[in-house]
This record gives sequence, C-alpha cells and structure tokens, in this order.
Amino acid sequence: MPDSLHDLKSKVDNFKEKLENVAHLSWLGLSKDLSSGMSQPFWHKKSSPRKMETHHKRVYERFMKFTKVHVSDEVRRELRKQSFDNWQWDDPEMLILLRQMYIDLNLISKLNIDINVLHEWLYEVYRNYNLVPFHNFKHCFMVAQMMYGLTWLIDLPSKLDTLEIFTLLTSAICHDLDHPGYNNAYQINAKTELALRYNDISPLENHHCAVAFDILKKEKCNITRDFSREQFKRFRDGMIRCILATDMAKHNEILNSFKSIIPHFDFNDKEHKSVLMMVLMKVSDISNEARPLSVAMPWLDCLLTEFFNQSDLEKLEGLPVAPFMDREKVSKSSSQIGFIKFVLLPLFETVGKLFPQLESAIIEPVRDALAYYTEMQRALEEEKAKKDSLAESLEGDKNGLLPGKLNSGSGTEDKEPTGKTQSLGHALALTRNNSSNLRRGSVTLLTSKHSVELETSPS
Ligand SMILES: Nc1nc2c(ncn2[C@@H]2O[C@@H]3COP(=O)(O)O[C@H]3[C@H]2O)c(=O)[nH]1
Ligand SMILES: [Zn+2]
Repeated sequence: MPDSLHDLKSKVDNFKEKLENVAHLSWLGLSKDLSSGMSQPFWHKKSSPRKMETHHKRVYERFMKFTKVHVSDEVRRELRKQSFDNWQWDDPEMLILLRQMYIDLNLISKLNIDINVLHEWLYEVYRNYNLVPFHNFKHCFMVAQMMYGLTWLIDLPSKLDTLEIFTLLTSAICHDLDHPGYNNAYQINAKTELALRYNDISPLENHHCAVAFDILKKEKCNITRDFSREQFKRFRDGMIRCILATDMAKHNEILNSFKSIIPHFDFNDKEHKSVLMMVLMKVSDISNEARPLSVAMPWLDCLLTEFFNQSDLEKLEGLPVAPFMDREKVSKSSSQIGFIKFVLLPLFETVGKLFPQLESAIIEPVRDALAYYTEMQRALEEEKAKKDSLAESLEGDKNGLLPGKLNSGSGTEDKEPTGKTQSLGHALALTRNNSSNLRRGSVTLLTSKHSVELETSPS
C-alpha cells in the first residue's frame, strides 16, 4: 500500500476509534441525539449478505466493548419507566440494556446463568431479527422494556417465581424472531412455506418460538444450560404459551379467559398465573401508544410502512387486502382510534382491575393518545370539508355560477396570512403553513405539547 494511502487509512481508523469512544459518553447522560445519523430510516439500508455480516460484526464488537462499561444508576432507573425513549439508543446499546435487565432482576445470579453465554445469546437473538420496518430488533427491545417496566411496577418478583420472571422477559425478547414483515393473513393467503409448515395455525408465532429454541440449541448461546429438566420443561411450556399468545387471532379468547378469573384471581393458582403471563405479553406487545408521543409516533410510522408494504404486495399478487393495511383507506388517526378504542383500552382496563398501578402508568397515556388522534381526525375531516367546498366553489365559478366571488383575489385562503392559526377548540389548533401545503393536503397540528406534520389522504 502506498505511504499516502496507508496514512489516510490510519487517520480514518483513528477517527472511527474516536467516534466510538464518544459513543461511550451516552452512558453518562440520557439525551443522546442520534437524529443526524437517521436521515434515512434503518430499513432503507439496502444490504448485501456480506454487508450485513460486516454490520453484525461491528455491532457485536461494540456490544462486547460496552459489556465492560458500567451502566449508570440514572440509566437503570430510566429503563424501568414506561416513558423510556428507544430512539436515543443504538443496537449495541440496546443489547447492553437487555443484559442489564437480566442482571437487575437477579436472573443471572438466581438461575446461575453464565454472563458470557448471555452475551452470545443476546447477539444471536439480535442477528435473527430482520431489517423490516416494524417487527425488528428495536420492537423486540421495546416489548422487553415494557415487560421489564411492568415487572417492577406491579411488583412481579413478589408474585411470580424467578423462572416465571425469566420466562416473561425471555419470551418478550424472542416473541417476533425472524419476522418477515408480512403477517399471518399474508402467509396463509400466499401459501408461504411457513403457512404450509404450520398448517395455517399461527404460522408466524410458531416460527418465532421455533427459532428461539433453535438458538438455545447452540451450546455457546444456551442460557438454560444449567436448568434442571423440570425447570427447562416449565420454561419451554411458558415460552410457547407466551409467544403463541401474541397472535392477535387469539385476542378475544385470551382476554375473555382472563376476565373470567379476575374476580377470584389467585397467585397460587398455576393456571391463573399462566393466563396472566399471556396477558402481560400481549400488553407489552401492543403498548406503543402508552409511550410519550415522541416515542410512539415514529413507531406508528414504522407500523404503517410495514402494513402498506404488505398491502401493496397483496394488490400486485391479487391477494385479499385488509382495509386497515390499505394506504388508500387508512390514516394515522383512523388507524389509532379504532385500535385504541376496540383493542388497547379494553385490554389495558381489564388488566388495570387487577393492578390499579397501571391506571396512571399506561391507561391514562393511552386515553390521552385517543383524545389526540380523535382531534387529529376531526381536523382532517374539517380540512377535507373545506377543500371540498373550495373545489365546489371553483367548479361553480368555472361554470359562471359564482361571478367574481373567488377570482377577486379575496378568497378565504388568500385572506389569511401564512401561518395564521385557526382555533379548533382548546386542545388543538390547525395551522396552514402556506397555500402550497394546503394544496398538497398537508396540515400541521399543534397541541399544547406537540406539533405533528400530517399528510391528508388524497381526495
Ligand atoms: N393500528 C395499530 N395496530 C397495532 C398497534 N400496535 C400493534 N398493532 C397491531 O397489533 C398486532 C400485534 O401483533 P403483530 O405484531 O402481529 O401486529 C400488530 C399490529 O397489527 C398500533 O399502535 N396501532
Ligand atoms: Zn411483537
């Protein structure tokens, strides 16, 4: 290698090393801003298998480096909160945080888990999540983090045994392994290999669970290595139940069986505990809207991106398309209003009967989210009505029905200076940035707390 090139390479290596060292600073505070590196969503990274391998290797190296770093008490406290912001942390850091959950729940010491085996297992789990918009490693992390937060909030260590706590956290981490980004309906309608293998019965969830046990079969990743036969059986039964419970086709069945035991719930009853574990999995899996808006909104974008990718493919392949996934029929607000009203709140409120602590921690935030999306929907409809009436007026004008009214340069749109806010009630105001935005159908919603750019659906 010529000297000048060698010199340049060593400078680049040096700079890379410095950058990685700066990354350590994030352990000192909680406000690391990675937004500059996020100009493109992570699933847009087009990667060849070789590039992926290199990327994984780098994640592994950074993760291993971080295992030597102490996680501050402040971060450990934050990790227990429902408001935890995953967007501030990158993948190696999230691996460290998952590791910390096992440590802080005393699972390592009580179940005699080799910490190096835990590292290998976590990395292998990470590698088995795909770069899809929603069902990726970050989602696995968030579900595990919610489960971890709930564990402390409702004091599970005093109600469940160590193996059950281990089963819950491990199920949360493994529950979407190798998700392809297309749901069960697609698998079944497209007659994919997974649907054939599992005879159309929860093909994805069966697959996630099978991959989880495949990973544990590797000796260097086997965190259950020291379990007795009885412990492993109990863990395996629990994992299978918890992961299969995340199939939304089972939603009503599980919720109803939980409702029926609430009046006489007994923490000494194995079956009661098992149903509770399934319900906690479900709560954690669909809990994004219990998070602050700044955390939840990007997740909704990810979810809708995955939905729309699927429905686009279904249209191309001539397969049935679910209306809630169809970009022609769904908006953020319509999607969330239905989901929160008919799925989230009935589930969360039922669990809240057994654990009143959930009221302020996750039920109230979900009610706030419902109010927010309801206002968003109202604003969209109002905007659409205005657009429709403007279009009608213009049409009438073209036909000579409204002489001079709109082309006099004093139409409603032109009268209002750019950025003027029109009141839409106390919680929310609708601002038009400028007339070109209006034409594109884009509005900005300003609430007392948040500001959100909206794309209205084409009319
Ligand atoms: N509309 C909507 N659906 C959600 C939300 N969170 C989870 N879901 C759905 O709930 C499902 C849970 O199981 P999946 O992960 O298969 O797919 C998930 C989504 O279809 C949300 O915030 N909004
Ligand atoms: Zn999930």
